[in-house]
Amino acid sequence: MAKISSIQDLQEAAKAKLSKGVYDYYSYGAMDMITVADNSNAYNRYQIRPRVLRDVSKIDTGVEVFGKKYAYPIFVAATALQKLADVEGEVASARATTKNNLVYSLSSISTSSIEEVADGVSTPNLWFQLSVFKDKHYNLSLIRRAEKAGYKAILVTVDMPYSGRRLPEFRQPLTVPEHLTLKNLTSLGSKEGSSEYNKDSVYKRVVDNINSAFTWEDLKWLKQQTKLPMLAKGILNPRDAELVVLNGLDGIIVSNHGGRQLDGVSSTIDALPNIVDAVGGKIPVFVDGGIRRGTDVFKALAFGAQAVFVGRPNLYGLAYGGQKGVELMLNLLFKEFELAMALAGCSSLKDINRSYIQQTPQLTCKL
Ligand SMILES: Cc1cc2nc3c(=O)[nH]c(=O)nc-3n(C[C@H](O)[C@H](O)[C@H](O)COP(=O)(O)O)c2cc1C
Ligand SMILES: CCCCC(=O)C(=O)O
Repeated sequence: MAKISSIQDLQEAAKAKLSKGVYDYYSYGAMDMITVADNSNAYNRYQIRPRVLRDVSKIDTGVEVFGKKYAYPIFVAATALQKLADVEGEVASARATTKNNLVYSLSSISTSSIEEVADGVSTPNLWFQLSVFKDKHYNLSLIRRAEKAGYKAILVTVDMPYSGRRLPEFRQPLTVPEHLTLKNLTSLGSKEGSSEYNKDSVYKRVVDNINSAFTWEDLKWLKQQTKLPMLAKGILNPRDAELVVLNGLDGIIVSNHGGRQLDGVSSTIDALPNIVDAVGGKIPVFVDGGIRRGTDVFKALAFGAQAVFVGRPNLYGLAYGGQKGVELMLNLLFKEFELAMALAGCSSLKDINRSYIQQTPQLTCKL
């Protein structure tokens, strides 16, 4: 294959390496995958309006989040089961990400434990993604483990009261190979005195234990149990964004779970501006879903995102080349984003605002 020059190339290279079952698990979304496609396509409905003749000889991509400075506003989203892509799995992804001074989010449903990932990195820029299970003591124990291991924030996933219908999994339930375990969840749902479970049903056990009765009241309670910043991941409606603020949380991730939950919801870049307006600067707003190019990052920031998260690109980089593959993925995005900033006439993130973008106009003039 020719030199990997884009996230698209990386996806193709990963597809060639992974088994069909794993590739489908990573790349698929719910039902007809209208939202998966729209997450990316929607970026093309916005155009950048560059400014010229500005000094762009130096580009500062640094961003501050919860009082800490990061190198780029490009973070890594929580994705499950990373050892299906690489023997080192989450540890390799976390090393690549934190080495570049970015945030790595660890999934609850990971094949490396909270502690292994923390021990495996030298800069602990780690956030922990909490899937909310029925047993609230179990949820609290996961938070306590993350606190103890030095994680810096908790992301509570709020868009998954049930798993969305992904057709490959619906036809053939995902099986996790014998040698892999869900390291954080070994005793989830097990009867007292027994931590044994059937390997074939690892994933089903997660799905069966998700708390579909979780409400705003419960989220408020959870927030009060930790001093770490807590963010709600999976907000699409501005009314919910207001409730996140009202309930005292510290941040929002505008997300549709990469189009894997409800198909036919709004793309995240389309949802972002109204949410930013509803929040009115009280807490930071982040976005994920379909971000594959530096210009996508630029557009998300122009709409008011503090930083973006990428999910599948991490998995594709990991499948292609382990830690080095994730570094390659990040470097592609860094360079594309820097160039987008420079060519748009912005030398630091504070220059980027809505005046730099417009909706692609419907042509009304005579040609
Ligand atoms: C294979 C896969 C597994 C995922 N696992 C989780 C998870 O365990 N918890 C979670 O909150 N989100 C999970 N997500 C959603 C991501 O955090 C993120 O919202 C999404 O991938 C962003 O879209 P993108 O992949 O287009 O960048 C997963 C996504 C994928 C593709
Ligand atoms: C039960 C699903 C857990 C992982 C996940 O969030 C995803 O695959 O999207």
